[in-house]
Amino acid sequence: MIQKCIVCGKEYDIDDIRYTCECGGLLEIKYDYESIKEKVSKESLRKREIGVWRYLDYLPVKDPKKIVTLHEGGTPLYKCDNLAKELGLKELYVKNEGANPTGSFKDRGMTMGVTRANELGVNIVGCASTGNTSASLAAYSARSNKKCIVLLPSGNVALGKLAQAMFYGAKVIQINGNFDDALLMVRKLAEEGKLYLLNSVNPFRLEGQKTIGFEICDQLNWEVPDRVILPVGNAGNISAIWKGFKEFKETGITDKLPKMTGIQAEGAKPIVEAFKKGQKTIVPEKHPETIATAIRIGNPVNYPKALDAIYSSGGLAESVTDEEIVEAQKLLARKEGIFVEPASAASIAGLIKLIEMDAIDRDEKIVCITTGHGLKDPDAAIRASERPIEIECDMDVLHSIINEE
Ligand SMILES: Cc1ncc(COP(=O)(O)O)c(C=O)c1O
Ligand SMILES: N[C@@H](CCOP(=O)(O)O)C(=O)O
Repeated sequence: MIQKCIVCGKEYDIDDIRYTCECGGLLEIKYDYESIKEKVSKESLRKREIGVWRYLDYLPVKDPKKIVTLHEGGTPLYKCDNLAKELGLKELYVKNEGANPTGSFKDRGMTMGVTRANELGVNIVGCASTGNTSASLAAYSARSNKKCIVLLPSGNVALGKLAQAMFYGAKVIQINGNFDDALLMVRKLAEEGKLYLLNSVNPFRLEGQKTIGFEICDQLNWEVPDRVILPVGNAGNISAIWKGFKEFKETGITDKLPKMTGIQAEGAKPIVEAFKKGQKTIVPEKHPETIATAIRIGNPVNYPKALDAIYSSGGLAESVTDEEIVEAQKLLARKEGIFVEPASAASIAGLIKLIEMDAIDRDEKIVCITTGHGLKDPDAAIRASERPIEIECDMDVLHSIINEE
C-alpha cells in the first residue's frame, strides 16, 4: 500500500501525513492488486456482512482493531419500476445512500478516514463542509473520542445537518464566506499541523467511498450497470466510485466498467463547463448558487480525478436547474417512496434531462445514486410542498374534504 501522485507518480509511505504531492497533484492509494486477487473471491467477500468493511481487503487498514464504525454502507439498491415506466426506461435502480448512519454517503468515507486517524494516533480532526461532511465527521469523532473542528458557510447549511454537527459535540465555526473559502482556511490549519483534515482531498477518506461501486456490483449479483449517475460537488465521490469499479475489474471480480455521469447544479457547474469544452482543467465559479446547498461548490478540489473518471469511462457531465432538482425530488418521493435531499435529486433530474436530450440509451441498466436523506433539509421540502389543510374539529367539514378530488 502506498500513496501515489496522480500527476507525477511520486510515491509516499501511507503513514506520511500529507494531502497532496510536492508537485501539487492529488494523491491516491495504490495496492498490490495481484495479492488482492489471490486472496479475494466473490464467495469470500460474501462471508462478511454487507457494508464498507465487507471489502476490508481493498482498504488501507493496518490494524483492524483500530476500525471506527457505526455500521455504514449496506444501503438499499432499489429497483425503481414506477419511475422507469414514467421515464420510458428498461432498468433503473436507485442506490440510496441516505440510509447510512448519519444520513449520507460521507459515513463510508469517515469510517475509513477516522480509522486512519486512529492508526496515526491523531486526536484532533477537522473539515470544511456544506453540512453532511461535518455531520458525519462529528459522529465518528464522538465514537472515537476525538476533538472535531468544523468550518461551515454561515447561513448556507441545511438545518438537519447543522443540528447533527452541534449535537454530536463538534466545535462548529460558521464563516462569512462560502464552502470554497472554508476549505482554504481549514487546509491552512491542516498544513500548520493543527488538525488532521478529513475532507475529500484526503485520499484515505475516498477509499471508504469507493465501496459504493463495490456494493452496486455485489447487489446486482456481480453485474456492472451500464451507467452510474450521481450529483457532483467537491467531486470526491464520483472519483472514488470510479476507482472502486476499476479495482473490482482489475482483481477479476467483474469484467466491465460503467459510464460515470456527473450532475451539477446550474449555478455551480465548473466541471460540466470543462467537460462540454473537452478540457482537463476547470474555471472555478466564484459565486456558486443553488438550492442544493450540498453541491454549492465553485472550486471542486477533486476535479482532475472526476474529469478523468468521466472521460475515461465514456460518461457525461450535465447541469440541472433548481426547478428541475425540486421536481425530481418530488417525483422520486411520489413514485418510489424515496425521500432525498435536493442535491441527491440532482441525479434524477440529470437522468430526466439526459433522456430528453437523447444523450442516453433507454435500454441501459442505470443506477442513480441518491447521496443524502430528505430529512437533512426539511426547509427545502416544506417550501416545495403544498401547505397542509387546516380545519376545525368538525366531522362534516372533514367528510367534505376527503370527498374532494
Ligand atoms: C448530499 C450530497 N450529495 C452530493 C455531494 C457531492 O459529493 P462530492 O463532493 O463528493 O462530489 C455532497 C457533498 O459534497 C452531498 O453532501
Ligand atoms: N457536500 C460536502 C462538501 C465537502 O465535500 P468533501 O467531500 O470534500 O468533504 C459536505 O457535505 O460538506
